[in-house]
Amino acid sequence: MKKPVILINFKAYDTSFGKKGIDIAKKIEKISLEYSTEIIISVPPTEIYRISNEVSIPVYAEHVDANPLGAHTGSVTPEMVKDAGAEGTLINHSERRIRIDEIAEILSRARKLNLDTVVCVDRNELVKAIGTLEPTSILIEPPELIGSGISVSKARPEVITNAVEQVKEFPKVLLIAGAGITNGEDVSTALKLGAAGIGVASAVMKAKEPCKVVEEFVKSSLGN
Ligand SMILES: O=C[C@H](O)COP(=O)(O)O
Repeated sequence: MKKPVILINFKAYDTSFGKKGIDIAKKIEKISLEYSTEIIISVPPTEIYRISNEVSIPVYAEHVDANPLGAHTGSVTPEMVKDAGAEGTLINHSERRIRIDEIAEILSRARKLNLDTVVCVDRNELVKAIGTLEPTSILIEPPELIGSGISVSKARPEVITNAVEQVKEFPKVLLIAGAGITNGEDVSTALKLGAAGIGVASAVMKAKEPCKVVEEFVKSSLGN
């Protein structure tokens, strides 16, 4: 995972899977190559194999289950997403909360598999508890701003600065900020506040021209 982190979470929009999912992934890859910058996409479990075979940018899972391998119908485990082509995974997204013991279990298995990990937290009080588990990164997102079009950078800058301060205790862990990121200014403000990057979904997945949005984010992340 390279700084500045741009993580585009596909979620489960009608553009997130099938032909539309591949189209967006390819557009994002093109921008990544054009600007020589890493852009990570997290995609639905059904799309990991297909999209990771179609693009060269890092593909992450949006969620994994902590169950061991065995009789657990419907489970998607860290081992499965790694085998399907994922380079990392989101864990504990606000839309897919899990218990702290499950987070610890997944992190331990992801480490063995060499899978990057992005543990999501919804408030500053959780940053240290997750930091001690040493994920690759922590993504802080005030839930009320998710999908709102009002960015964490503008509406709750103190959430970012506080998390950045706390994460200093864990020098290997990157702090990413997300929720409501809509334009280049939201990205550059998050970086100025000390975040290592941003996480975004709706501004890209619901855009008429996702390319324009992603390009604006990339330019701002590179200080252009
Ligand atoms: O994972 C991404 C976040 O939940 C942000 O979503 P959003 O950009 O739609 O607010």
